[in-house]
Amino acid sequence: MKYAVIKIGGSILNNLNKSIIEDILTLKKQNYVPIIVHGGGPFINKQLSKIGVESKFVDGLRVTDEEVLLQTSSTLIGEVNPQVVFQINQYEPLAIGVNGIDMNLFDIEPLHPKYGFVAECSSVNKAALELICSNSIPVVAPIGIDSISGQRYNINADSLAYKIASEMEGDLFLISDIPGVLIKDEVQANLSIRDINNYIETTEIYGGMIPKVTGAISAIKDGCKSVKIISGSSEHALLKSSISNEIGTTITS
Ligand SMILES: Nc1ncnc2c1ncn2[C@@H]1O[C@H](COP(=O)(O)OP(=O)(O)O)[C@@H](O)[C@H]1O
Ligand SMILES: CC(=O)N[C@@H](CCC(=O)OP(=O)(O)O)C(=O)O
Repeated sequence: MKYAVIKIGGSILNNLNKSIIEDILTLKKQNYVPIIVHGGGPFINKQLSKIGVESKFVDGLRVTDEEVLLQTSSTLIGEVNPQVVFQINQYEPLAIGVNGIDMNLFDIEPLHPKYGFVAECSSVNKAALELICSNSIPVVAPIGIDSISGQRYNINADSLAYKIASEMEGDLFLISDIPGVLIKDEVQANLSIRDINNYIETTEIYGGMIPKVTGAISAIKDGCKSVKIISGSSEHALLKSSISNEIGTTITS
């Protein structure tokens, strides 16, 4: 049995091909243990603009003051998470929505105060996650809590997925709105650490792709078995990429 951590980016949530949901359930039947992590950046941006708050990012992370935290937390836990759970449960009622607060699922480490209430996952409560996975599919929202102060924190969903995949020694699938990492309009089937550093320097990898590829490097160093970046709009991209390197981009050491 092997864990498959599947991160669904906010960029693709509204256009997610239904076959990806079927793939999650097929993987579960094929000896994979799926763990879903979702993002929701565009949903949070929309909610903030509705109340007249500008979205600010530093190093790809949302600057999160008290008001932004409240909106982020309620959008991710109250709106996006049930939407993902619902989509899976329409096929088979196995999905359960959770976040870092549930069963103390993961610990956090706050980042620099310049980001506000933004943290990284510092460790995963493996026993709790294994228990949930034994009879359901966890759908994890990227909100954590400081177990001593009770303060909530906003976490980048890619970084949370990396940490969970590393600690569970699983395969990581990042589902986004692009067919893979594109260089001069061509999907790169394989990328090494050296390639990544080179393409970031030449700015052929930029913006939201930077934390994905740099996170992949640390995840592989920390125990994650493989990282694949695939499209959420292609038919059965998840299942296909689990058996072949011909779909999307595979990041290797
Ligand atoms: N070389 C690249 N190949 C593909 N996408 C890239 C590349 N460099 C930057 N990007 C950007 O990264 C985006 C995906 O990151 P992001 O918007 O954070 O997605 P998600 O919400 O799925 O996590 C793409 O839509 C694209 O604009
Ligand atoms: C700290 C931080 O930036 N948190 C992210 C959490 C959601 C996320 O990561 O969503 P995507 O995967 O769709 O980008 C945010 O507030 O947008």
